[in-house]
Amino acid sequence: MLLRYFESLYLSYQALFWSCLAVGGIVVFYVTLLNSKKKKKQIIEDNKKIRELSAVNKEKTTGKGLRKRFTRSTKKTSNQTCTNDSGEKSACCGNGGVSDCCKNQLSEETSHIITANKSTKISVKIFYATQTRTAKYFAQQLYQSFTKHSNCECSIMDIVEYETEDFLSESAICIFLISTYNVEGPLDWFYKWLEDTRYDFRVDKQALSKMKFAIFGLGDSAYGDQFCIQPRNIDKWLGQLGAKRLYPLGEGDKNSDQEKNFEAWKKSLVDMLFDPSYALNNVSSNLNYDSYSESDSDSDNNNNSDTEMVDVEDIGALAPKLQAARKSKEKEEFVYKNSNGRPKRTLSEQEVPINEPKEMVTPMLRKSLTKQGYKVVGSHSGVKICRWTKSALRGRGSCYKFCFYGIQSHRCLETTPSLACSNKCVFCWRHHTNPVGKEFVWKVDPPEMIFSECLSNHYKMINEMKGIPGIRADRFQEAFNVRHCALSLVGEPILYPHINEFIKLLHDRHISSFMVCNAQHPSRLRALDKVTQLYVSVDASTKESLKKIDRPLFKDFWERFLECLDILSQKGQRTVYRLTLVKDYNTEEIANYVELVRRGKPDFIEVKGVTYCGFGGASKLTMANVPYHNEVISFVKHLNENLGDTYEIATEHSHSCSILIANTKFKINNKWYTWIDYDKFFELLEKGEHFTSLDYIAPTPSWALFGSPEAGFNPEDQRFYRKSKKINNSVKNGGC
Ligand SMILES: Cc1cc2nc3c(=O)[nH]c(=O)nc-3n(C[C@H](O)[C@H](O)[C@H](O)COP(=O)(O)O)c2cc1C
Ligand code: SF4
Repeated sequence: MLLRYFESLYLSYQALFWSCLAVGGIVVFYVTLLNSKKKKKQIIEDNKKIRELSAVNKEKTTGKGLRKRFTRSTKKTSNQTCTNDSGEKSACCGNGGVSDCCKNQLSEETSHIITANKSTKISVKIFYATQTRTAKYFAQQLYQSFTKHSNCECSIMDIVEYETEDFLSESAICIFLISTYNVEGPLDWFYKWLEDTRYDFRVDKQALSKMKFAIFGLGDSAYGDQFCIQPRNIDKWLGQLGAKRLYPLGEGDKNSDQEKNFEAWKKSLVDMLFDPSYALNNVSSNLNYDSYSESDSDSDNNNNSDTEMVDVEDIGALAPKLQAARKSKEKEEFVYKNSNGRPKRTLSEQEVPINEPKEMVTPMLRKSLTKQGYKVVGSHSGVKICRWTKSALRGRGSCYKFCFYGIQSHRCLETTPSLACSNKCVFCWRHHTNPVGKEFVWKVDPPEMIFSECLSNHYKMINEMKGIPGIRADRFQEAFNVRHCALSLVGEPILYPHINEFIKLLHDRHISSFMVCNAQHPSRLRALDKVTQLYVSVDASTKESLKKIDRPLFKDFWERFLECLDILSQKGQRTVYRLTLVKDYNTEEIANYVELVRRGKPDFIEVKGVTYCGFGGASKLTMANVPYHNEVISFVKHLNENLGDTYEIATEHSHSCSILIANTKFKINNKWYTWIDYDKFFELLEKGEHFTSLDYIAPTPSWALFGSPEAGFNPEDQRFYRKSKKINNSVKNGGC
């Protein structure tokens, strides 16, 4: 009985246990089912929201017509791929994110936005490639913007410090700030590696598929079709190697407001990463697509139809389309304006394009030039006090122009009416911060304004020197009566459209004009009126070395150069060749120099060792390229021997490593007349009759002659040696 009782108890417990287990199983099953449905619904809703957001923003950004082109039904087209659970890619199931295959794809696509919002860490690496440090400065600005967001892990590095191979496994967001150089530079290694990788058939075309990237290129539109060529190619090749373009290529033009371009790009990028709703709003208005070629963008591998929907994070792929759309929109508007001269619709005032030329000096450039001690005058001119002005005011010696031609340094105004130049000489002491341009395409300031502003700025700077110990009172007073103007400060003065009027303003006030030009503008040289002394820079004697040294903008630079020399020979005025010697660059090929001298027939040949001015930036020169004075002497002797009897070494200013070879017509009765009678020059000019360089000469003092014990140092002044510097070290501080 008792046994039966326990047996039935055991059976009922067992029944209870199994029924509980069954109920539990059913409950767990239903809960799981419900959850998965909820999850699926959530994903569909996420997807829907994003699509709605895209559609709204697209409407704002692209307008009705464009929206029509970009919006499609939620169904994906069959030529897209989906990723299944095991990570394999297959043709899309076409369920628009509802099926598992699309779900995987969708969560992968939207993960970026969702993580940003959920404050999960975003890893960003900023790479920069720079020579004159602008890209580095921009990289630092970007870094600061990123690190304001606590969910952003950001690092910044020079691209040369990164192993190129590591890009193959790079999964962080990579932002590249890349400056463009048509000469050797820090980008070369990466650029070559990327190009090789892109075109190596053995490399998987998705080799960089882990990477997400965005590029901002720095360049100068003065380089024409080479503008931002390297960033553009990098943008293209990264895309072609499977890297995902997170944001369209931005471009900053040194010739325009580069910093403003960058700020706009940076803001949009940061907003997009941390606030996706901003992305499409900003994309078309802030970016410079003008130069982006859609055909280049085969990287996108995106055969989406016109009706395709684009997700927010697919903005990179959208860029070429937006650009093409914008271009066609612009074209459309152009047609509106021009069809038979009768506009189809009236353009509002804001819509009419303003073709006013821009200002040459951008705010950033102004800042940089001001930092270097230039006073920027108006929108394209500059003035600076030369170190020899200060030295002369203190009675410590004048510049070589005093020794050679009698120019008083403390009464000399160093200025330029065009800060822009058409070269980028390796030795340019302007550190390549000045703008470049083949022609003067900027807003033009009137010559009267430039003249008066330059003069008043010059006097202001002189006045600031009154407290410097050792300033001589007599010279300080004289300094407020400028007698000479050296148009050689920076840039290419001959580019200024009113250069002749400017020179007239100088001459009217009996201020002599020393004009230096870079031999790249023959038509401007031909049209130039008489100046007191006209210089042409002869920086090399062969086409190859001229290209290497001057890095000219013009493709026909050699023909231009030769034409300028020919014009010089016909000018009928006092002329000078200026040779700047750079060791290992232009100190050979004497026979070619002789040929150039025969061609231009200059009155004088100034030979000067390159000045050490802390090269750097875009220059590869070092102190090893600065010749010693004895090396300059041996070059000059060698050149002089080959020039024959027409020329002789006349004067020397060893303090600035400069020597003057003169045509022997200036040696009268065995006495040199390299100095200028300035009063006579103005007298002849005012008479309006023809005169030559021999009509306003003055005798050269004995201390200036080549081989004299003073070696060109005015005995009235007192030589000052810096502590711990020997006399022959003065080469390091050579003047202008
Ligand atoms: C020697 C030299 C060559 C240059 N070549 C180009 C060029 O081919 N294309 C271009 O768009 N910009 C060119 N630039 C302009 C620079 O890319 C531009 O000034 C840029 O802002 C420099 O950036 P960084 O300061 O970071 O070096 C060149 C500049 C120099 C000094
Ligand atoms: S020509 Fe003169 S201003 Fe122009 S790059 Fe050369 S050194 Fe500089």
